[in-house]
Amino acid sequence: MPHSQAALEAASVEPALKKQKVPASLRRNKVVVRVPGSTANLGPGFDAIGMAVDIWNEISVERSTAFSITTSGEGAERISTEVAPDGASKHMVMRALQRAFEYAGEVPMPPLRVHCRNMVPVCSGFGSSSAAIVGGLIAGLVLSGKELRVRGSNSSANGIDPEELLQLANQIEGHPDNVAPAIYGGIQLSLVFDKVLDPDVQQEVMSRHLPIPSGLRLVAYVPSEAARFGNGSDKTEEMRNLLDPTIPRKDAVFNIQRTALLVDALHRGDLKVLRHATKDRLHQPMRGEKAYPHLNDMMRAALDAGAHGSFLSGAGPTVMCICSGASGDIFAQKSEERQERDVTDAMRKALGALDDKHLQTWGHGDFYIVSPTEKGAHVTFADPAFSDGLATFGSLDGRL
Ligand SMILES: N[C@@H](CCO)C(=O)O
Repeated sequence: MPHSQAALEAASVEPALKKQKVPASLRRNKVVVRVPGSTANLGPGFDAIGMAVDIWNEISVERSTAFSITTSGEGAERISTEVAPDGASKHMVMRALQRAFEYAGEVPMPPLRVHCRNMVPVCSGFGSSSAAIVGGLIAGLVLSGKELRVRGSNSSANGIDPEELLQLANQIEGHPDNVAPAIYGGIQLSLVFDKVLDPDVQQEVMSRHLPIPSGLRLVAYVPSEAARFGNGSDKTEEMRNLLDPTIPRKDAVFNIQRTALLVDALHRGDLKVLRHATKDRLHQPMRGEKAYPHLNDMMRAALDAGAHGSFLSGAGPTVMCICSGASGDIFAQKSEERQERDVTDAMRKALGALDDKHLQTWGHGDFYIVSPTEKGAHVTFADPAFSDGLATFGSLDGRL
């Protein structure tokens, strides 16, 4: 029986969505789920490549007598927690819960008390809406009695495979590059099938794991005013509307070449080519010009200061830089820390040189140093507990 993501991939499972009513006797009362943030595109891999980062949201959901949502941590003061008596809400966790209960056949959705402890910066290009969607889906599926399949087994009628979860999440989010790493952890290369161009394929989206080069660390500049958007999806939509509907062939070729180089560099751990492999012509130039006046100067400053690569994180406004890539040599550590500091200082200097208009729009912001994570979404508590093999999608590929 396959027990790793690689084995699942080799078995080429093609999970069409198989909505199935779960017996009421299997329902649970409470669940707690953790989901990582993520950074998408990595430059040229627009809507295709994303990497999970070691920053986590925790979503706790229990059956109650009335609907309520509370939030603490990132964005708590800005995220609307309005919820109608029937559970209708703009809150991404609630929307995902609604979809999960509907999928599991528990309709209408029962009253729920939801609490979100957020560490992932909101509306910043750190995958906060994907984390909410994946967390809400897992919580709803588990509460309604679904068993999360960790071994790719479809033997139980109530089991749900991570690939199936990926289809559900992608239907809500609309692009898979953040939801895939949020589910699986690691760097994920995702693709969406087209009903017309791929008529023989049942699944809507698939994902493949790419290796994270050893010791890789990220320096991120997160503008402070990002959270003024209502939620991450609104912001992403606005930033997608800035993109040209058609692109010149030479720009498409530019991105094909760099995306292929990026995949190869990740497999080889070849950090030297990342400065080329993180360049993009499909979205960064438009977004930089129309919305993010800080982008080009900060990316350039980071590369000049020794970053291996730099790119706009997802739809922005965060600027992400790839640093270090430790050799595992303890003596190397000092220079790696130095590199992170040099990159941060250079970006801060570039920020300081920007005009007031930028600062009025995006504020000063914070610098984060963050590691990627191979761990994906997982359940930390369920009541009653799972009846078989503990359900953590993050352990799917055996890297925990
Ligand atoms: N790939 C998306 C962001 C990920 O949600 C974009 O750049 O618009």
